[in-house]
Amino acid sequence: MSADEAALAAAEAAYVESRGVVGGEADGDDRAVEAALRPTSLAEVIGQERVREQLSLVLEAARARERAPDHVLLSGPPGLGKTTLAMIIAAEMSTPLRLTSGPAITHAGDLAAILSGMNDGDVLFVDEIHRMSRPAEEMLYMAMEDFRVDVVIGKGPGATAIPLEIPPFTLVGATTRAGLLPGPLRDRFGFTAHLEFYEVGELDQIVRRSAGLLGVDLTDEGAAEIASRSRGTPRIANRLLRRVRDFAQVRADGVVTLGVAHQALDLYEVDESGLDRLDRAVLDVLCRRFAGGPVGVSTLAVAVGEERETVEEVAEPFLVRCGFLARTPRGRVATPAAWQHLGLTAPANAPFGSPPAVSAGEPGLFDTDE
Ligand SMILES: Nc1ncnc2c1ncn2[C@@H]1O[C@H](COP(=O)(O)OP(=O)(O)OP(=O)(O)O)[C@@H](O)[C@H]1O
Repeated sequence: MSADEAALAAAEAAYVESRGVVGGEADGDDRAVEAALRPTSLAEVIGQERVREQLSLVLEAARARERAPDHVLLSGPPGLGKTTLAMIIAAEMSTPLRLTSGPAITHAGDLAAILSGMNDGDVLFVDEIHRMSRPAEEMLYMAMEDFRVDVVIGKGPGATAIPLEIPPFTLVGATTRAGLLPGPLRDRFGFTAHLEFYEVGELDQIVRRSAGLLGVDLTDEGAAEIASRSRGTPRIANRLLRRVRDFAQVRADGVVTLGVAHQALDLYEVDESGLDRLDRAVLDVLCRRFAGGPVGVSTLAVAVGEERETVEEVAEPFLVRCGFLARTPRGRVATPAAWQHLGLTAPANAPFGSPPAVSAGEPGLFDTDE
């Protein structure tokens, strides 16, 4: 194995270890189970119909031309299937998938090592691509467009750039914040898709499929209950299914009925709208401590003891989508539905804000914050 291949293998192993992205026993630990539940072809993917159709066209055309498909950018909140789609793109092109993530590429040299270890037609998946370092990002522009990078040797006036040819490859970038990508990088993706939260009916199908693979006995009502509390997110649907299965095994006769699902999800503090502890904490702080807002997202994050990114990328998109939170030029505002959901009465002067100015999952137009 060459040094470049070793660098690529090490980057990949770190990513796989952190995310549990390959195979695994359907009954092993949670990460292995998640990997085992991933659809492996576009035909198996449930929901995201438009993205599926568009992507299938891109891949079919590339296959017909016997060329690597255009670079693909997938954006959307966590757990909606970006990694799954990247794996499917490689599988549908019958080519290996190389995996890494933005935070792992701290220097341009890291990227050069990864790129030079690739073979013709490989698919390179870069998760959290918005978190890559600026010099690496600039190197990526050239690699994406010209399949070439300049490796700089030395420093200062004596530095020399050595051009390095890279075999044609397809970059699949995933991001929860497409708006944070610099324009020149975004423009180099030939196909971009924003993944939307799933409808309850689609999650219902996902829960049934996963139950079949895991050998979980569940009724129609049990599946529907899990689906309706899954925050529009397949990863959460699968996770709740596993927790409800535990409950059914230990506290019932093993069958996931409506009653079992209900009791288990109450125990795990997932409410009827699918809000979890963090979602409710954000709404609670917004209403009780800040009288419904407007309040900046950083302040909200400090108040709930979380990172700003977690509030902004995980809790907020779903709260906006449910109509509980609105983004306004002056900050985040609780809607009447939020007050009602918490069983509180809004003060007469509560600012309700207008409907969200930007779609859920997209970065705010008004992220200036406090
Ligand atoms: N369309 C789908 N149909 C069935 N299962 C799905 C679908 N999308 C995702 N899943 C399941 O949800 C889980 C999470 O998906 P995945 O890891 O691809 O999400 P992600 O968007 O990459 O998340 P993150 O942003 O956190 O990396 C997978 O285990 C997969 O089984």
